[in-house]
Amino acid sequence: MAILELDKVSKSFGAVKVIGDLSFQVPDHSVFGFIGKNGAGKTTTMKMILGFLQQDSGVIHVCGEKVSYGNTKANRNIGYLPDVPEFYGYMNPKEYLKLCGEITGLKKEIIQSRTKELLELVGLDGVNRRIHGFSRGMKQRLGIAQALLNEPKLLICDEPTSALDPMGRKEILDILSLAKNKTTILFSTHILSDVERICDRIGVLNQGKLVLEGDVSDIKHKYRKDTVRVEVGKSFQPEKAADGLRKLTAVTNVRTDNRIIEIQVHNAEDSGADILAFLLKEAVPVIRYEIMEPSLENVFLQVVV
Ligand SMILES: Nc1ncnc2c1ncn2[C@@H]1O[C@H](COP(=O)(O)OP(=O)(O)OP(=O)(O)O)[C@@H](O)[C@H]1O
Repeated sequence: MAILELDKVSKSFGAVKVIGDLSFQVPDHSVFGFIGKNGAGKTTTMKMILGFLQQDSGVIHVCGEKVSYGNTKANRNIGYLPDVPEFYGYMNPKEYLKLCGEITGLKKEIIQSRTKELLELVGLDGVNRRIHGFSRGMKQRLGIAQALLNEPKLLICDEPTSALDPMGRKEILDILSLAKNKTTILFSTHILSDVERICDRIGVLNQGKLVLEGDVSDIKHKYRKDTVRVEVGKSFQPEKAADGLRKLTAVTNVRTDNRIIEIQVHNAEDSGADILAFLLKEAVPVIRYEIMEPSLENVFLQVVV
């Protein structure tokens, strides 16, 4: 079942069309990476899903319920982490989650048990300091705990890792991976390595249009350009082997750089024997031979111009 469905959603600000006929679905218990450059329209889309902004046309459903602007009914199924979460800085994490729980009408015992569980999940249990002294990473982690307090079916995170250092990013990604067991996650970002680490599916937004959508491994497979990378010994000039390699029928392109020969082929596995036979015949001193993994970075560059 799809937890989130957008059907031909469009939005303009004045004369500028920011989102055009956007349709996609996010299946239950998946982590959906919503990818796009700055200004692609990710935040605008998320605000429409939350009913904070009105689309000009199209329909949005969350857990089968139609989202309507200004009516936050569908929001009871959503936890939202904005790009810069705001807190009452004079409170500590426990006090803050208690306040959030009370505002949303949770029972005292539920607030206590969920606060304990969520502060453990985000690594803030036992932290009794006031929030105003927290690092960005700690604030993002508390933001995730707050967003999960009502056990939402859909967790929406707007660029949760963008402003963090590598350690802070890893912590957030680890928490989201764990949260995946309990909820469905829509996660916007322009950091493709983060997407590769935790997302099952992606949607690539470019100038308000979805230019690519699907399962991460299917997409990588479909867009893969088979490349064999050969590292040669110091004594050898890679260019010496390049011309001969270019003549092999399986090879479509050869690039050399310092001690590296990059060989593009139709199928890296099928061409392996021919390439290795050639390298052996020419007595090329091979230090390393590897088939390059296709990366989302390459896919992104192919679909976004
Ligand atoms: N309230 C608004 N009025 C006019 N233009 C807006 C408004 N909100 C967003 N825009 C424009 O819509 C486009 C998409 O913005 P949006 O914030 O959705 O992009 P984004 O993909 O989230 O980018 P970023 O990663 O920079 O946040 C941008 O050109 C932005 O300037």
